[in-house]
Amino acid sequence: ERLPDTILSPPPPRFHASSFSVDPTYQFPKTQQPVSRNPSHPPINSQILSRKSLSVHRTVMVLENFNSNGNASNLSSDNGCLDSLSLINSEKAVMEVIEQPLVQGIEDHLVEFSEAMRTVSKALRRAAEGKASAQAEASEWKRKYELERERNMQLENKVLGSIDLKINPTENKVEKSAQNLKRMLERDEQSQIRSGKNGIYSHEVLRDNEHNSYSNIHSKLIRKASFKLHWCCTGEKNDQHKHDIVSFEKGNITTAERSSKQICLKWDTPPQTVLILTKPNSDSVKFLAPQMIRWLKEKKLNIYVEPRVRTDLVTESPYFNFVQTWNNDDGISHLHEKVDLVVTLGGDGTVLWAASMFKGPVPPIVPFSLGSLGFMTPFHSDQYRERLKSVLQGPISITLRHRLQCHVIREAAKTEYETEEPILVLNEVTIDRGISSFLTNLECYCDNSFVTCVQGDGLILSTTSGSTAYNLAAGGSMVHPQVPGILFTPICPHSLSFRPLILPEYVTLRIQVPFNSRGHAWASFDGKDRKQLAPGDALVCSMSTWPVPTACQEDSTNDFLHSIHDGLHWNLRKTQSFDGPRDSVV
Ligand SMILES: NC(=O)c1ccc[n+]([C@@H]2O[C@H](COP(=O)([O-])OP(=O)(O)OC[C@H]3O[C@@H](n4cnc5c(N)ncnc54)[C@H](O)[C@@H]3O)[C@@H](O)[C@H]2O)c1
Ligand SMILES: Nc1ncnc2c1ncn2[C@@H]1O[C@H](COP(=O)(O)OP(=O)(O)OP(=O)(O)O)[C@@H](O)[C@H]1O
Repeated sequence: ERLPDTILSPPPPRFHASSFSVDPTYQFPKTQQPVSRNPSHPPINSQILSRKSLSVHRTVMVLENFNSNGNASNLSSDNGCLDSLSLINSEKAVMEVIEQPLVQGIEDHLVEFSEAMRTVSKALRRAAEGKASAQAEASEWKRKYELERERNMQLENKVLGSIDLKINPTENKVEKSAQNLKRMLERDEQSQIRSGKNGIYSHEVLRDNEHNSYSNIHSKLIRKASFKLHWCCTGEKNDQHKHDIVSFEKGNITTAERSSKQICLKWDTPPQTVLILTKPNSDSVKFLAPQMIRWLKEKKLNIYVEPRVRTDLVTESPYFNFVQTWNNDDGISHLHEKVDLVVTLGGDGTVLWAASMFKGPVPPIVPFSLGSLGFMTPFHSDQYRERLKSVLQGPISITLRHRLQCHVIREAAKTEYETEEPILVLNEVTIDRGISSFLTNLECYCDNSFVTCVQGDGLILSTTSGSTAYNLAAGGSMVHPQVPGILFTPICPHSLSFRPLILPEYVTLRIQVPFNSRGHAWASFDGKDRKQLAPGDALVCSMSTWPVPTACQEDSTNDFLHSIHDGLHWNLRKTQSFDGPRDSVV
């Protein structure tokens, strides 16, 4: 809106702040009425400035006339009455002008310049504040890393302690270590009772859960089958690879050393208890499960199934009353103490389901294929009798599938490990944009080093077992499941050069949603349990000490190669015919 010329080029001011008074009844002539404010046009800076200068100039004119004529009547307007509000505003504006000597009577662009300077100084101040807060944040994360490392070291020391116990040569030392272990277990048990949690701890002699109504009949002392794992070293002359890597005497499987060598399981005492886990709503599974249970019962084995499956079985026939189950989560958390072997009937999803039931040590899993793909399910269900017989007899080749341990760390949490339980994944943890339409922005750190910023649909942190799952679809490499490592694979990165990485198994990764992220991110674990990550939240991920041992049909390598050939038709191409041009023989 254009201002009248008189206002745009006012005469220079000729007054002193102390030498005027104003008539509150004065009103501007119509031609000098304030520019009307249109509510549909919100004021912008220049409008504000114009209005401010208009008010100043108007005051200047009023005062000038007032000074030269000595009264206000000469100034009186066409309409003859004064607008007191305008005058009060004008007076305010004059005071502002006086308080800001820099803009007094100066052109509009100087006013704008001073505004710009103010903006610059504000931006500088904000940058300095941002730097200080980033430094504070970095030191906070360092503290969190140290916590995580300390925790991992404590776990490892515990494992090494129990292995020491096995290999200690002198009897005295064995006795001493046994006492230490006993004390450790008692301490563990007491602390679990105190904290009201049912954690994972090992027992040599196990008792059936007395609170379980179905197992009350069987509540007698039973010894869990003991076995040893060895390196398979066909053709090796020297014994350096032959040492036991883990003993089952203490009840748990833990990896003291991780290796890509083939591992072999040999039973010391025959397995007695089998847990059968089945894919829901599958007719083929419903048909096979009762047959398998009857066969295992004939072999005098105890059988556990999920509560839903037991109900179905007993409804079908009261014969299945001997089948045991559990009533609550507490029952699930004690399963590893009773079960010698887990049989899965389904696809890869059922193996993932079985692994997710064990938050600590996992008994060996025998996966039967009743799905469509079956990367981790090498056993054919139609040969279940022969396969189970050879597994129950042993020895069998197994693949120790490493898992990732994931912690969600909330920005708001003070002591993060107390707030959210760690989640173990066999395939992968995915951090993606979920339902948000914004580009995911994720800051990635490996131990203390910044790795990169993922801008795209998300990121997959995968195990080598999971390398043939979502990781493969996102362009990551396929890796033999016995290779220890963490795969770092972006999902649809908006960059031309973001190649996937494979990191060593000992690193701790932290994926952080930055404070300036436009949207939230979502973490999902083996394709389940989605958790929202707000700006400031992070996911910390490292290799777990509790692997998932799965029985092989042949051995790790052959099973893996069969899977990629049969399941994915990897590198299938018609063979080039001999009929055509060829290198000439010299
Ligand atoms: N774009 C994708 O390829 C994609 C998307 C989402 C999830 N997934 C995968 O699905 C998994 C969950 O499996 P589910 O069966 O519960 O869900 P689901 O029933 O949706 O099956 C997903 C498919 O992935 C296959 N699969 C699972 N684990 C595998 C592995 N280790 N190697 C090769 N193939 C594997 C399954 O056989 C199945 O065909 C997730 O862990 C994730 O890896 C893949
Ligand atoms: N015992 C179970 N209880 C509840 N859900 C289960 C159980 N077993 C499997 N599931 C779920 O059922 C879904 C399908 O299972 P699974 O992948 O084994 O079968 P599938 O899809 O027929 O096999 P494939 O993936 O090889 O085609 C998965 O999401 C899995 O998590």
